[in-house]
Amino acid sequence: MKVFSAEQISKIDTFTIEHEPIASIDLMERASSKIYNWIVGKFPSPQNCKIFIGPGNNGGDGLAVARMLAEKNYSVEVFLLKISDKIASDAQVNLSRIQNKKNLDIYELTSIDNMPWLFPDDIVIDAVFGSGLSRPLSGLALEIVNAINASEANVVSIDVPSGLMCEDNSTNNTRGIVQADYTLSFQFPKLAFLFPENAKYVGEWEVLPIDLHQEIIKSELTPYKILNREFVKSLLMPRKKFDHKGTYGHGLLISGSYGKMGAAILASRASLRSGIGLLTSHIPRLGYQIMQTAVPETMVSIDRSDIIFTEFPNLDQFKAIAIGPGIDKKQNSYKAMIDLLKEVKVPMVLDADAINIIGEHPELKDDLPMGCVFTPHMKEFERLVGKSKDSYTRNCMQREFAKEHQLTLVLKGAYTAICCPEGSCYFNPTGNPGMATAGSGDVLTGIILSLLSQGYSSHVAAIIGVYLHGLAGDLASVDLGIEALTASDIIDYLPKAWLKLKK
Ligand SMILES: NC(=O)C1=CN([C@@H]2O[C@H](COP(=O)(O)OP(=O)(O)OC[C@H]3O[C@@H](n4cnc5c(N)ncnc54)[C@H](O)[C@@H]3O)[C@@H](O)[C@H]2O)[C@@H](O)CC1
Ligand SMILES: Nc1ncnc2c1ncn2[C@@H]1O[C@H](COP(=O)(O)OP(=O)(O)O)[C@@H](O)[C@H]1O
Ligand SMILES: [K+]
Repeated sequence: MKVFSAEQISKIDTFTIEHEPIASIDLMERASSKIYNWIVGKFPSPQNCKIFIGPGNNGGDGLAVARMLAEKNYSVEVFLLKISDKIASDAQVNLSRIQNKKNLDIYELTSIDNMPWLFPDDIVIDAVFGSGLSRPLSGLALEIVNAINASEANVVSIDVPSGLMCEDNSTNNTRGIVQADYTLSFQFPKLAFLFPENAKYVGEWEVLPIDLHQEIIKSELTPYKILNREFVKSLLMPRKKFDHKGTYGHGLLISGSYGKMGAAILASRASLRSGIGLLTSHIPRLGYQIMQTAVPETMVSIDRSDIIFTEFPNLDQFKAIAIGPGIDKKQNSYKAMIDLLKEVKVPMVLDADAINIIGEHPELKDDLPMGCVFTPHMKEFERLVGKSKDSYTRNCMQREFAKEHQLTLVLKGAYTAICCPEGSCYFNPTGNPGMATAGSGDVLTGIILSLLSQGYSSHVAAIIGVYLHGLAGDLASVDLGIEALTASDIIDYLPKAWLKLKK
């Protein structure tokens, strides 16, 4: 699913109005009926609805929803915010349509002193501002938003929580944004919904399709997309009857150190559960027996060091390499990394301490082989790329870094973002907070190594790997819940995740 900017959404709306064609007031009616249907589905017995209306088309939607709810015997109070002399023309039409309606009262809000009391079982519908917001809230709008946020009512925001910019909130006034319980976004999610600091404004969000014109949705370009199963499935390469293990590549996994052999085991097992032909796990000497016992399917390459990574085997035979899980970042490991980066000529995954080593020695960024995939979590990202004060800025830095160094940069978390060398950015919808547990990142490294070894290109391996990893976590959480979920469970559910992905 594409994610468009507010400006593009307005362009898509205009195109739809001209080319469907449909009158803008009828498009507003179509959109509003989607909101209405959602509300009566969620709150089926008629309740008190307090609807706050701004001067633009978002307010127009709120007025149309008010009419529909009143006709369904909900008790509706409409509050018109007097913050502008102008009111959008379709909003004006909808205002005239609710005059003298049964179950519906209209009030003008000229000062916070007229603010109604909001009760916990009220449904507050926030139709103050939508995608047309052009500056942070101030004055009466700000005061009303603060009063809504101070209440315990159920808050439903139409399209966008009022006060939230659709993309960049780096200079917004964070105290002037509605904290919705539910946000009902027309046709597309907004980029801002995918960033962690906005979760408290957006609440649970849903996309309501309003049949905007497919022609422009297809042709309009955007760097931002949200992954879905159909798209990820379309990237899969079929397996053929006479394929053999050589077909699916030989990968090298450099991982583990004294006290962190678990990382090596998890990444190895995940790799083998993701279709790799052959796997060699390079580990410090003391891990030999552990690895041979825990993962009989892998071949083992032993470092001269008992406890850390200091060397690597001949690289000629490997189709892809992963380095990082549990390796630590001692001086000798750093030296071995320098040599490795010089010698590698195949795609490579860099995770955990491999990223931290590069973060501490930025000159290594200039020595990276083609086709690297970096998989940092937030802290590792900061060490590699730098700090940022908000997620939008961080996402811009991530896209820029991927382009500048021609690599795939995966920033892990809820809605993991995958930035590709040519500038695109994919957000992953699978995964759950149960995966916030030790070792789940090691599992992802193993999966991506496996896909690279099978011949998937770097960004495709990252996309499939991230989606599959989250899907396995989701399937595991259905059976096991989220608290008890471990990284090993994610591996155990990879078979079911593969089946579900390919269904
Ligand atoms: N265009 C379409 O096809 C559809 C759009 N719809 C609605 O239209 C909305 C966008 O409508 P608009 O573009 O009219 O935008 P808004 O309704 O978000 O409001 C924009 C108005 O508020 C003013 N404004 C912006 N920021 C302000 C601030 N901080 N303080 C005071 N005034 C401010 C603007 O000058 C403008 O008059 C969407 O969010 C959606 O709810 C729906 O009707 C569905 C269909
Ligand atoms: N709340 C969440 N929602 C979705 N995925 C999550 C969530 N928390 C963690 N994850 C996923 O779990 C993995 C955690 O990786 P990481 O932080 O590197 O763990 P570790 O270092 O313990 O292996 C990432 O793939 C991340 O996307
Ligand atoms: K709104």
